[in-house]
Amino acid sequence: MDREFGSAVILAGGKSRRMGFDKQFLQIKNHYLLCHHGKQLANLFDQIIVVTNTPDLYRDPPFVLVSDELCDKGPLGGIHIGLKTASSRQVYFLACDMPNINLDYIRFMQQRLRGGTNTACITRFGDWIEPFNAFYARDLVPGIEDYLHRGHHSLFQFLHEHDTHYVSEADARRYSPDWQMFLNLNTREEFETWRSASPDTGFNPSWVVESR
Ligand SMILES: Nc1nc2c(ncn2[C@@H]2O[C@H](COP(=O)(O)OP(=O)(O)OP(=O)(O)O)[C@@H](O)[C@H]2O)c(=O)[nH]1
Ligand SMILES: [Mg+2]
Repeated sequence: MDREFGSAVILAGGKSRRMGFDKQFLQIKNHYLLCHHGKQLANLFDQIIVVTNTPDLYRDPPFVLVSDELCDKGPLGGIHIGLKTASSRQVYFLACDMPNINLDYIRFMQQRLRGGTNTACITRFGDWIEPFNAFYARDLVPGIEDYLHRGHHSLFQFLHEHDTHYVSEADARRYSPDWQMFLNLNTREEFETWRSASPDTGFNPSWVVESR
């Protein structure tokens, strides 16, 4: 187990209001996107954690399944339990609706963080940030608890107040000129557009999820 970088977390505990069906079960050509994620991330990580609030819908997955401890707080609630569960100090975070994993970019972020004191590595996007396809450190757990208990939810503000390493948009575009590694599918329309343009992820082992 790599104590600095061994753990990855997929956040799959949101409400999917815009999509209208549960995004953790996104499929392309009968293959679950989550299976594709698991297979890709296994190239770099020893421990893969899925934060879902419906663990009963999974049947013996090769993931660690956990649910929010601080509920209905949005992504920071999922990051909180993901960090508490992770074995490594720095933890890679992906959202369940992001189809394009870029392993070279993950390695690049690891290089930026290696041996340092930063508690997150986040990519800038214009004046904004990309909160997933990013790293967060376990050291942030007490800070997240304090922040959420004080009634705040903004990830942008939280990261601003901590020792975050920001990757410039220009540096990130060297790895993904069209920004596809940050694509996330929020609506049915985005999903259909992506599905019609995308190759089959081609992986659907028997352990996957119970159908509803
Ligand atoms: N564990 C957990 N994950 C969450 C929570 N809220 C959002 N997420 C995850 O954070 C990521 C980004 O969130 P969104 O794209 O807004 O997903 P969402 O909240 O399910 O979708 P909307 O309801 O349409 O906003 C997704 O992977 C979600 O599953 C939460 O309260 N708990
Ligand atoms: Mg949301």
